[in-house]
Amino acid sequence: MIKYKQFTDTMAASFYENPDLKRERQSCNFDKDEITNLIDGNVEKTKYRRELVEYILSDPSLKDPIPVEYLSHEEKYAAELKKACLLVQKMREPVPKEAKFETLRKRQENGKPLDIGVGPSSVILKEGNALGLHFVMFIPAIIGQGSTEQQNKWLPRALNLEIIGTYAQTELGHGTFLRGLETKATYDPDTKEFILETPSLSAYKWWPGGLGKTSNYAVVMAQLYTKGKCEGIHPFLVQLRDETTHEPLPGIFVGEIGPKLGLNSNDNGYLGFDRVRIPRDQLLMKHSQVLEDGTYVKPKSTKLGYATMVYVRVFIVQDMAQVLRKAVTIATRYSCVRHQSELKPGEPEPQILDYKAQQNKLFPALAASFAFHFAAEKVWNLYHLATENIGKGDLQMLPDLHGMSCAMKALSTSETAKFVETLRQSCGGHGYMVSSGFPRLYGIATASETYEGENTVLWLQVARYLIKTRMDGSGGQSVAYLIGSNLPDNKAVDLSLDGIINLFQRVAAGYVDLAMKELAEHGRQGMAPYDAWNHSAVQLIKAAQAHARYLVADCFVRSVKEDKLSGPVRSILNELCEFLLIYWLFAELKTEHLSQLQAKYMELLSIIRGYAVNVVDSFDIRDEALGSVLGCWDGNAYQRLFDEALKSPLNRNAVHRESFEKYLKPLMKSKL
Ligand SMILES: CCCCCCCC/C=C\CCC/C=C/C(=O)SCCNC(=O)CCNC(=O)[C@H](O)C(C)(C)COP(=O)(O)OP(=O)(O)OC[C@H]1O[C@@H](n2cnc3c(N)ncnc32)[C@H](O)[C@@H]1OP(=O)(O)O
Ligand SMILES: Cc1cc2nc3c(=O)[nH]c(=O)nc-3n(C[C@H](O)[C@H](O)[C@H](O)COP(=O)(O)OP(=O)(O)OC[C@H]3O[C@@H](n4cnc5c(N)ncnc54)[C@H](O)[C@@H]3O)c2cc1C
Repeated sequence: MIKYKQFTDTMAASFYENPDLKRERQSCNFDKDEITNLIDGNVEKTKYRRELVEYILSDPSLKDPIPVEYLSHEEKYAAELKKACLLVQKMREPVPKEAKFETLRKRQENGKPLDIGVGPSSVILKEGNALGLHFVMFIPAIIGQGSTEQQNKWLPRALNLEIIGTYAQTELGHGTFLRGLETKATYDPDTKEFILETPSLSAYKWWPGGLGKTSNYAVVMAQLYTKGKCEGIHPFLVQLRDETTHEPLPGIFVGEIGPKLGLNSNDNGYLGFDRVRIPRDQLLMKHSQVLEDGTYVKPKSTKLGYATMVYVRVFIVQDMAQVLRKAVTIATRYSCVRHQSELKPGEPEPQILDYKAQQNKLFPALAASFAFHFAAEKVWNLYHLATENIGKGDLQMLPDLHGMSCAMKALSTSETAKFVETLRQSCGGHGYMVSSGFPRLYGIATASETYEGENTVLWLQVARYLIKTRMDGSGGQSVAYLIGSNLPDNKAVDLSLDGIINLFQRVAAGYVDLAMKELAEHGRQGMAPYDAWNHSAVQLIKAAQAHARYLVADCFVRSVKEDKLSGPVRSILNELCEFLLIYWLFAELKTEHLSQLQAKYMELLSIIRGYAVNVVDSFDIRDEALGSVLGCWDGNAYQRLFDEALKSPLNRNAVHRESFEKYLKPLMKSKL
C-alpha cells in the first residue's frame, strides 16, 4: 500500500506538472498571452491585473486558515468580512518598492487608487462578500440618482468607506413588481422631512446584500407621498446605524435573513421602519425633486429611477463570463488528467477529454465564455453612450438599452447556470466535492438568474419590446432586423458565419411572428390584451430567447472579424464562434440543415480538442483564484483532493470519540 503523504506544501509540488497537461502545453501553437490580453483589454491591463493578484496573494493575512465551508454561518460572515476589510486597507497602503509591483507603484504615484473590483476581490472573496453591494449598487445609485450637490456630499464618504451602504428595494411581498412595493416615504412640509414607514409584514425589505450586519446606510426604494398623492417609487438615502457605535438608529429594525443556497458570507438582510424621519435632501434628486413646500417635480421618464438595476444587469453579463472561464478551466484540465474506461479494446484507458460526449459537455461552455465576454463589452459601451446621452437630456436610447441589458443578463445567467451544472457532471463524482469549486460557482450563477430581475420576468420585458417593434417599427438598433423591409428574406442555405447570423434573425423573427399570431388569435376570441399576453407567455419567452441568442451571436461574429487578432488566435475564435452558433441553432432548428450542421459540429469538436487546454490556460486564472483541487495548473488532482479531505475536522482523530461512545456503541450493543 502506498501511504498518503502531504504534498502541496513541499518543494516537490512546485516542480510537478501532470504529463498529460505537459504534452498539451508543449504542442501549443498560438500565443496564449494574446488571448489573456484580449480578455483583460490590453497588454498593460494584463500586467496591472497580474501584479495586483500577486500583491494580494502574497499577503498571508488574506489567506484562509481553513476552508470557509467548515466554518459556522456566523464565522463565515466574520472571516470573509475581515478579508474584505483587510483588502480595502491593503489597496490604500503604499505598495512596497519591489520590481514585481512596479505598475502598481507607478499607478499610486500618479494618484490613481488600486482597484478592489471584481477581478482582484474574487481572488480571495469567493462566497459573496458583505461589501459587494456597496461598490456594485450603493455607490452607482448615488452617482446615477443623486443631484450634483448630493454627489458632492455623499460620494467622497462612500468612496472612502466612511459610510457603507446597500440597495434596499425588494420586500418580503414584492421583488419583481416594483409598483407594488409598500414602504412609504411621506413628505412633511412643516419639518421638511420624509417619514419612512413599513406598513405591513410584507413591506419589510428583504434580501439586500450586506444589509443584515454590515451597512450603516442604504438607498431605500419607497413610494413617495407628497401633498396627499403617491408619486411612485423613488430612491432615498437613509442612515440605518449610528456611525460610531453601529447600533441601529431608533425606529430601524434590521437583521440578517439566514443561510441560503450559496453566497453565505454575505449578510443579506431585512429592514423595517417605524416612522423614521430623514431630511428632504435625502431623496436622491437627480431626476425628480420634492420642493420645500412639497411640490413634486416629475422626472423626464419614470424609468430613470430604474437605472441602477440596468447598470448591475450589464455588470452581471461580465461576471458570468468570468464564472464560465473558471468552471471551464476546472473541467477541461481535469478532463485532460483523468483517464477512465476503454475507448479502443485492449488499449490503455484514454483521457476522458478524448470522448466526443465529454467534448460536447465542455466546448459549448468554452465558446460561450468568449461570447459573453464580447457581449458584455458591447453592452457596456452601449450603457456608457446611453448614460452620456441621458445626461444631455436625450432619452432615445433608453428602450434599446433596457431591451439589450435584460436579454443579455437573462441569457448569460441561464446559460452559465446550465453550463456550470454540466461541467460539474463532466467531472464525475469529484465534481460534487465542495473542493472542486463547482458548488460556489453554481451558487453565483443560480443567484444571478434570480437577482436583478428574475429571468422569466426579464424575458417578458424583452418580448414586449420585440412585439412593439414588430407592430410599430419604433425599436432601436438591436431590433432593427425586425422592422418592416429590414427583415432578411434570404431563404438560401448559407452556413458561413454571416449566413448563420441571418438564420438566427429569421428564427427569432419567426418566433416573434408566431407570438403575434397567438396574441391576435386570443384577441379574436375575445380575450382582453393582458389575458392574451398571459396566455401567449410561452411563445413570447421563446421569441425573447431566440432574439437574445441572435444578439450575443452577432457580437461574437463581429468581434472575431476585428482586425487586431493574429492569424492563429483569429482562427481559434472563429472556430469557437462557429461551434457555439451551431450548438445554439440545434436548440432552435427542427429539421432544416440539421445533418449538414451535425457533421460540421463533430468536425469542430475534434479541432477544439487540439487546443482546449491551452485556451483555458490563457484565461490566466491563478490556482488560488480558481479555488479548485480538480482544476489546478499542475493537474495534480488526486493529491490535492486528498490533501483537502484531510483538512476535514472529522479527520482530526481516528475515532470520533463522543459520537461513538454516546450513540454508535449503545446502538450496536442494544438487542432487539
Ligand atoms: C468588492 C467588490 C466586489 C463586487 C462583487 C459583487 C458581485 C455582486 C453582483 C451582483 C449583485 C446583485 C445583487 C442583487 C441586487 C438586486 O436584486 S436589487 C433588486 C432588483 N430588482 C429587480 O430587478 C426588479 C425587477 N423588476 C423590474 O425591473 C420592473 O418592475 C419591471 C418588471 C421591468 C416592470 O416595471 P413596471 O411595472 O414599472 O413597468 P411597466 O409598467 O410594466 O412598464 C414597462 C415599461 O417600462 C419600460 N421599462 C421597464 N424597466 C425599464 C428600465 N429599466 N429602463 C427603461 N425602460 C424600462 C418597459 O420597457 C415598458 O416600456 P413600454 O411601455 O414602452 O413597453
Ligand atoms: C442572492 C440574492 C441577492 C439579492 N440581493 C438583493 C439586493 O441587494 N437588493 C434587493 O433589493 N434585492 C435583492 N435580491 C432580491 C431579488 O432582486 C428578487 O428576489 C428578484 O428580483 C425576484 O423577485 P421575487 O423574489 O419577488 O420573485 P417573484 O417575482 O415572486 O417570482 C416568483 C415566480 O413568479 C414568477 N413571476 C413573477 N412575476 C411574473 C410575471 N409578471 N409574469 C410571469 N411570471 C412572473 C417568476 O418568474 C418566478 O418564477 C436578491 C435576491 C437574491 C436571491
